[in-house]
Amino acid sequence: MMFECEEEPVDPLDAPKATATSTVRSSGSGGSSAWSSMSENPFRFSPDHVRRSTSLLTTPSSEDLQKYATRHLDSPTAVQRSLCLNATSALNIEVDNSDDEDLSPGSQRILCLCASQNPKETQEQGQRTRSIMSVSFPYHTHQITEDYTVSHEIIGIGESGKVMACYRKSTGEKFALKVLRDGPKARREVDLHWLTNGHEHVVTIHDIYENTFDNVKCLLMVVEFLEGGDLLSQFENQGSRPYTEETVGKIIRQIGSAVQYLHDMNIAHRDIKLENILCSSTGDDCVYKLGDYGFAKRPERNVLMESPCCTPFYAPPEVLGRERYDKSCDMWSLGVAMYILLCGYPPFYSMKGLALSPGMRSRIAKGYYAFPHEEWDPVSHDTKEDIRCLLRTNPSERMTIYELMATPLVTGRPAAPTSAVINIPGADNEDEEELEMLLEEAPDKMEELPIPRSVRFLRDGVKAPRLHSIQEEVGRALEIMRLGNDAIYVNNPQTSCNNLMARRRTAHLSIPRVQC
Ligand SMILES: Nc1ncnc2c1ncn2[C@@H]1O[C@H](COP(=O)(O)OP(=O)(O)OP(=O)(O)O)[C@@H](O)[C@H]1O
Repeated sequence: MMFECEEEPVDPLDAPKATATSTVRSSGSGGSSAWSSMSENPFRFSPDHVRRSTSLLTTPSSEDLQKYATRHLDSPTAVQRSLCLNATSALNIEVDNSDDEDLSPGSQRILCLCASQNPKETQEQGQRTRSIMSVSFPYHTHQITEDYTVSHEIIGIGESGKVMACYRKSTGEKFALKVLRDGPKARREVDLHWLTNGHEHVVTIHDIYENTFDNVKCLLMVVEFLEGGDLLSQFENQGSRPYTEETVGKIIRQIGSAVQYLHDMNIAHRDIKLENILCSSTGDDCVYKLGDYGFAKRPERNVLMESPCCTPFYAPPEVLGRERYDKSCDMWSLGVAMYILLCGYPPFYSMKGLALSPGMRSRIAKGYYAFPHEEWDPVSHDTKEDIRCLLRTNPSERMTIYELMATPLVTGRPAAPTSAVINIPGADNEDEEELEMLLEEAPDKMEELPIPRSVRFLRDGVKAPRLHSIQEEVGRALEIMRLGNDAIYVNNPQTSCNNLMARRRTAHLSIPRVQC
């Protein structure tokens, strides 16, 4: 069965269009502030309130939505529901999403969708019928302030800027607003996120606006607001105390189901980390959702992804090693997230507290980490084995999402705790500095070298609040690692100042000393 359509971007959800340069003035009431002028840069705010109240989004009937989805095939959720799932009970979707793609609003609606007639085939994991679909979110082109009051309140800060609170005017409901500079990368983030929109453990996108501020084209992404914030903050707020296996199982069950959904669509998230797992609340009833598709990618068919991304704490060896990699990098990151939640510190770290040191890189490459007694003795053998399988350095040997979802941890079947531990030879060696230098100079010798005091270092050094401040370093390191997406900045070795350079200068006097 194949459908093809090419339609003009008509959106029944759209309110009547406003002029792109309309100015919004202060209302002087209420608690939140908003953009004062629609031609302003969204990264800047006026203390004024939005007064203007124009036509708001009308809630379409489910019939309208169904018709819309059938006609425009813009919403994969609706598409799946209305076109495919009823007919075949399964559908595999791929987004044609190369960076060079012409993603201008008028050119987004070409779609080719193939659905299997054979439900059995679709039940086999990883054996799904190939389907191809180019999908784009139905962007609104009118001003966001017609529909939402944008607040000063900052919900979170990420790599791509601030995430702010906004309120739907018709209902007063709170949402999170993420502002992205328009471009292929932002379009890809929105489109891939939109493809998985509707999954219960994916942060829901409600609206996207294409607005221009100070001649800068932006995409404004209105997503559901999750009151519990991100999982890293939640974990740190309770003192980075290890979670029980039951809690970690619940988190992985929920986030794993989202990852499985992505992987079924041949999408890799590529930035799974605790900051990108959002929590509906801080209580026991918390629902966990996957957000931030800033690095998500769908590789060309049968082509593995090559652009290094991920946060160093969570980065698998093939990413650091610039080898080709695929969705299995998400599995590594899940393994790292599980490890942190179960003990309170990451499996790979720089002994100097850097984002990514050569020593850390070596340990990642070798898969060299430990399960120290104090935190890991209460953890079951099965769960430690799961982590070992997730942190396998060879991506082809790494546990898949389907295997992870079938583990006792995720399914909830109890397993007995054991005290199995990876033995670290020389763990009492105090001369950490010397060993770190040796590792940096001769990473291939790492297996022969003891990892000293690592357990104590982690207990003393990387726990909250340092975990968060190290993440800032990590953010800077990411700039270098994201070769596939943005410009690369290389520091001038003659003028660059950091501890490693300083040491290297001491070791190799040919490099001139610089006062750091
Ligand atoms: N929907 C939301 N509800 C509540 N908090 C949110 C929401 N979206 C984002 N945040 C908060 O904002 C932070 C940054 O958001 P997000 O990860 O989307 O931004 P980013 O710029 O893509 O960041 P990065 O690439 O560094 O992960 C999150 O870690 C979280 O604390």
